[in-house]
Amino acid sequence: MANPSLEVVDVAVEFSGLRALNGVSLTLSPGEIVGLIGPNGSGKTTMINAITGQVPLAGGRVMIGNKQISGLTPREVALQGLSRSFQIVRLFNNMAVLDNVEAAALAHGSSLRAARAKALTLLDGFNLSHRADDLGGSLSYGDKRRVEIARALAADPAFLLLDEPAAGMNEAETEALLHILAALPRSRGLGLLIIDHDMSLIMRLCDRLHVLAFGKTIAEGRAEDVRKNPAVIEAYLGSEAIRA
Ligand SMILES: Nc1ncnc2c1ncn2[C@@H]1O[C@H](COP(=O)(O)OP(=O)(O)OP(=O)(O)O)[C@@H](O)[C@H]1O
Repeated sequence: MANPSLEVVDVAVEFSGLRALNGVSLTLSPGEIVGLIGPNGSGKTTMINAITGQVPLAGGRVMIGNKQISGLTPREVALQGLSRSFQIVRLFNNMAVLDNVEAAALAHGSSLRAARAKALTLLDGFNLSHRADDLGGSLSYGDKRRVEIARALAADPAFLLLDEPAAGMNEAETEALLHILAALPRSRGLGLLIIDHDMSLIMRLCDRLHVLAFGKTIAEGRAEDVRKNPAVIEAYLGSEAIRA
């Protein structure tokens, strides 16, 4: 049987009366990359927070196949196979890079030996083996971001949700990240949902796009079609951003 999809169904989130998300539905299947885009404040991060249980839902539900995950704690959601990264990098600065990744694997039930092996493989995949013994805090911003993704992958997730992974990266770092991310769905069979303001990265990486504005879906579909959608162009005020 095929692995189940992540289904976000008619989700609403409110902050003191403000509807940050209003009836948004989205499907993420194993093996695909979906870009979640939209202007500042349109609800993208709230969407990831809603999926991972960081904010409560005011309506709707989140499912993996037939299993409801909305209402679970973030830890319980993670155990159902969802990993995420944050807009602001979360690393243990006083811990070695290898230990940072190993700790994430241990937290998800790997044995000591398996966690070490997994961490070494992940660092290799991110071209970070040479930094394994350095402290997390000593890394460049781009490297910290890559370690954060390696930590998220240490849980062997079925779905990976990345919040602006390329933010603050230079062009070469973004290019390297693009190649690593593009390979993940096939090599690991996972579904990848990615938020980023770098439209060149998004357009080259994603199979499908989901566009939010003011907490609502304004377009979804193939990247090529979405970028020509008048509502999307208007939401971005015809800026260069969507044409990149
Ligand atoms: N914890 C919170 N408390 C109150 N309001 C919030 C909270 N989190 C988000 N919001 C509001 O919800 C709306 C959506 O915010 P969100 O961060 O999801 O947007 P975004 O599309 O990710 O924006 P950006 O691209 O700038 O990161 C905004 O109006 C924001 O101010």
